[in-house]
Amino acid sequence: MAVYTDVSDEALSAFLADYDIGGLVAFRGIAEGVENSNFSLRTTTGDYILTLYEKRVDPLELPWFLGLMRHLAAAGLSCPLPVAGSDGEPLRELCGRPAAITTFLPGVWPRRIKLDHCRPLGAALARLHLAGRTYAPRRANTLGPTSWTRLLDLSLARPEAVEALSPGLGGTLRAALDAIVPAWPRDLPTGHIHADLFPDNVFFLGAHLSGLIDFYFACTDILAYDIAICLNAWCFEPDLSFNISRARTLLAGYESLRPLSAAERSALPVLSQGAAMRFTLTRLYDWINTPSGAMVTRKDPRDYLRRLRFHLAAGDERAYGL
Ligand SMILES: Nc1ncnc2c1ncn2[C@@H]1O[C@H](COP(=O)(O)OP(=O)(O)O)[C@@H](O)[C@H]1O
Ligand SMILES: N[C@@H](CCOP(=O)(O)O)C(=O)O
Repeated sequence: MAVYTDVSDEALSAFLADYDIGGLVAFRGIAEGVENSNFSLRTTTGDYILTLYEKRVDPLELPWFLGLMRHLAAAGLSCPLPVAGSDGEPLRELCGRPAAITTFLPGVWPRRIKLDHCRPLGAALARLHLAGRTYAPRRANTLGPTSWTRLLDLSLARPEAVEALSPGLGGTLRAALDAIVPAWPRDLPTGHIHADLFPDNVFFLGAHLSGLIDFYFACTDILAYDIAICLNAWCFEPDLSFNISRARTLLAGYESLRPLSAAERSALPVLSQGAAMRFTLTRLYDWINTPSGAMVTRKDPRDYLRRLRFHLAAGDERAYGL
């Protein structure tokens, strides 16, 4: 569950007075999510999401994220649109946290991934990359390859906790990092990427993809790295075997709008290794450092370690159905 900050009715009513979105009708915390506190909000003018920014988000970067969402929504991508207060400012403060209201997107995220989800997913990712081209401000990826060694070191400051989770895990990750980081591609096309397009951030209404949410890891990085993140998040079965049909379909959806270069295709194994590494490391850090009793469900780093092993063994792009 991710509600880190309690918001009283009084505080919320005072907060809403700075908006022109009507009076409060209903308000409740949303159990899902990891990073921020989210609340669903109904006013006399409609449904909204209230987010209080908590963990990894640097408040100074919030205008970049909110600006990107506004830009993408204006370009026709279905994503939350930040709602400005009466002074024109979407970023405000509530209960001592930076806070923003965005529009509510209809739909549900797929609890069971089907092949039918993968083509619209790939197409939506390409649409995001294309629409992002005209958003000029850039944001470096703070969770990119240059951060991984430090992230691993932070977890290994408690070697017994890492070892208890999975014997030999520290050494395995260190060896994989030593292989992945020097091989990281340098000349692939870059742009704004979502960087966390997991199933819980993609909404569907039936087979129709109704929207993308949670842009708070978005950054300017290798476009194909975003595909690699999706290959990790969408193309493994619950038993962690790789579903190549999903990968092929996802890639076909993407390439229907933005064909990949030969260099991007051949970089898919290392980019997928890096994506698996990134999520193993953040999950490992959270696993070790989330206090027991915290109102958040920790995610198991070992799921991404298994994915990492698959990608390390992938010879070339044919492993992904290309
Ligand atoms: N714009 C939105 N429209 C509808 N539901 C949303 C929206 N934004 C967030 N949610 C709901 O809140 C949940 C958590 O949001 P998310 O952005 O993933 O949180 P976090 O950043 O904490 O991981 C989502 O799974 C969804 O149920
Ligand atoms: N997708 C990440 C965790 C980030 O959580 P989100 O709710 O913001 O997507 C993971 O699965 O490790």
